[in-house]
Amino acid sequence: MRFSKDTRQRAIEKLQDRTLDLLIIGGGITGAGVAIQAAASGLETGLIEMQDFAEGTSSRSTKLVHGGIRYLKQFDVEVVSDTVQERAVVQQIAPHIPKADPMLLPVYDEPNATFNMFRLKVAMDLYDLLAGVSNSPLANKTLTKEEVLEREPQIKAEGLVGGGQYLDYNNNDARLVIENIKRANQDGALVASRVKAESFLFNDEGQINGVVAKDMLSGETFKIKARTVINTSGPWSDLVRNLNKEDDQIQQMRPTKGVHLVVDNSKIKVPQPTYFDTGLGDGRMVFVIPRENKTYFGTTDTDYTGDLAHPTVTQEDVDYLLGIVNNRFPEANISIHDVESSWAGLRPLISGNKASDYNGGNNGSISDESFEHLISTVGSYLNKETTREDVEEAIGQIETSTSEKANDPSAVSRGSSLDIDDNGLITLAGGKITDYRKMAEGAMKAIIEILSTQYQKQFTLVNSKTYPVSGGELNPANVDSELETFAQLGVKRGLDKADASYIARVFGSNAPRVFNLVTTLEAAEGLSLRDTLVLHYTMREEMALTPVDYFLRRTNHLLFMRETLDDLTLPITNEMARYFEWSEEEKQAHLDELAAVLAESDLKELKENAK
Ligand SMILES: Cc1cc2nc3c(=O)[nH]c(=O)nc-3n(C[C@H](O)[C@H](O)[C@H](O)COP(=O)(O)OP(=O)(O)OC[C@H]3O[C@@H](n4cnc5c(N)ncnc54)[C@H](O)[C@@H]3O)c2cc1C
Ligand SMILES: O=P(O)(O)OC[C@H](O)CO
Repeated sequence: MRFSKDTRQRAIEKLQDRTLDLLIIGGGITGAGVAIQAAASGLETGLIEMQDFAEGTSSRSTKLVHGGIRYLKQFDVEVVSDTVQERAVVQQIAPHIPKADPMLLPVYDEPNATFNMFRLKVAMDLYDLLAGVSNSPLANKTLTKEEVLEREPQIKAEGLVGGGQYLDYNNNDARLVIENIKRANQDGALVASRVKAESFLFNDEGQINGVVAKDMLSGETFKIKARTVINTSGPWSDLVRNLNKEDDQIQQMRPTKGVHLVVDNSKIKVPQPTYFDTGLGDGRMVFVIPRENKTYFGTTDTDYTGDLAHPTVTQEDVDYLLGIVNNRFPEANISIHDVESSWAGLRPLISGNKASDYNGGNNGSISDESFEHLISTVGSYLNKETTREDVEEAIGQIETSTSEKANDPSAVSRGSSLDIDDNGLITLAGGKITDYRKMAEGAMKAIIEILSTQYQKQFTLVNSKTYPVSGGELNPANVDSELETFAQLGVKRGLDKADASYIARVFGSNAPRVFNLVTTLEAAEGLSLRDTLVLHYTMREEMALTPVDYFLRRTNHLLFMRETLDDLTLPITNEMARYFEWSEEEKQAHLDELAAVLAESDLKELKENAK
């Protein structure tokens, strides 16, 4: 199914000549999850994304589909219940993406440890119970100190008391986004990247009925009319809600930055994803995860007030993570110069624990100033000097102070929120990638209700638990052998086995479409046949428009195969320039953008300062 620069242009034209049932602002996992359900349910749907799909948080995660076992410590049972049950659902609808990859959690006897062995066993049993895997081969188990060291001989033995293993899944976050979006496009959604919602349109009753959008490539602005509009802009959610607001600005979001670093697995080798306390008594835990022949680890969790589109890795982030990992793997001695790639992302947290799916861990004490303010306000009210609203506002401040002061970033809810503003704008924010489908389902029920009551348009919501994403037309119980069959098809088309298997693993049931390109394409100059076919598939059917789109989001090349990348930057850019008919200036601009992204991922500036 074509999903390219041309379809983008046609989508922009069509978005202007009709009134949609639903316009989605934001093409990360949240927007993608709404788009697939809306289009599959028959709504006339549009989605606009101001950058590339998944260029926000949804390509910058820890790349897990997981329940978040550490949230149990904050009694965030509802979030864990949602996410741990959704793991299996996501694996069912996107079988070629999340892979079961049991997590090893070493336990150390140290102050403020998240878990001791007893608490870990309780947490893992609850985790499995919520996921329904208690009586299966995937059920959790505890390990002795010796068993942990046998698996991970490099890990620090001092203070280690044992560990646990429980089911979680690895993930390709950006691919999960694009496969949802491709399926929505296949089902008729009008989708365009690099289109930004700049302001809202309103009807006579002051209700939002569309947006003024800007094509970020041409600079042109145009109107999109829609009966309902949903804001799925993640960390940008407040900015979008406030687009036309002069005052009473909404401040719901509390973005926190999380950083990951990647080293070659010759530096640290773990047999499976590993998750442990930082050892700093700061309530944080850090993942160390094998991917390709690399090991990546993270994350930090710090309040962020910078440019939402451009969170960067700082020396402080590097020092924090290297200190933790070098402490846990004493022989590793990793320095910044060992870091091959990195990424920084922003959690779209909901401040004040206002997330709807549970009341996040909040054990804060009331601040003195809030307490004094409340008492004096009540006193004035009793003397008829102030109103009830003043008292309610003082109480509201108490909740904020309790939740904000007490909750450091890692204690803030990872739950989601669904809000409908007075002007009719729907906002779906927060949550995790793992529960994107469930989040979208909740929003879609509200949207279908609005279309029914306000527009007398009836829709039946698709069963998204069984509706596969693009590339997901596979038997979830038999994925490996089905992918093997696809790989054989690639070999018949002239690819070597390794390349054919790579294409099958990445593109799932779309692999035959990639292989079929061999009938019209041969290896481009400086590229293998595999890279040529993959590149053309991403340009023709995944709306890859730039080399960064290709290297960072359609493939993970930049992050996990960095050492082979430098030889490919020019051939890939040349082939894109030929296909898109770029001028020399356009080509140079794309090369410059790629060089800047690489320098940032390589931590070039920090390394130079560290010499
Ligand atoms: C460090 C880190 C690790 C994480 N690890 C995991 C994990 O392993 N597993 C997990 O389940 N979750 C994880 N999460 C959480 C998860 O990544 C996020 O909850 C999720 O990606 C948020 O997706 P989103 O679509 O809401 O936001 P985003 O992915 O940020 O998408 C919002 C999109 O809206 C676009 N946009 C903004 N304004 C406009 C506008 N005006 N017009 C058009 N488009 C606009 C942006 O460009 C952006 O692409 C992690 C988060 C972080 C930061
Ligand atoms: O939000 P945290 O602190 O659990 O960090 C995100 C994890 O790295 C993966 O979900």
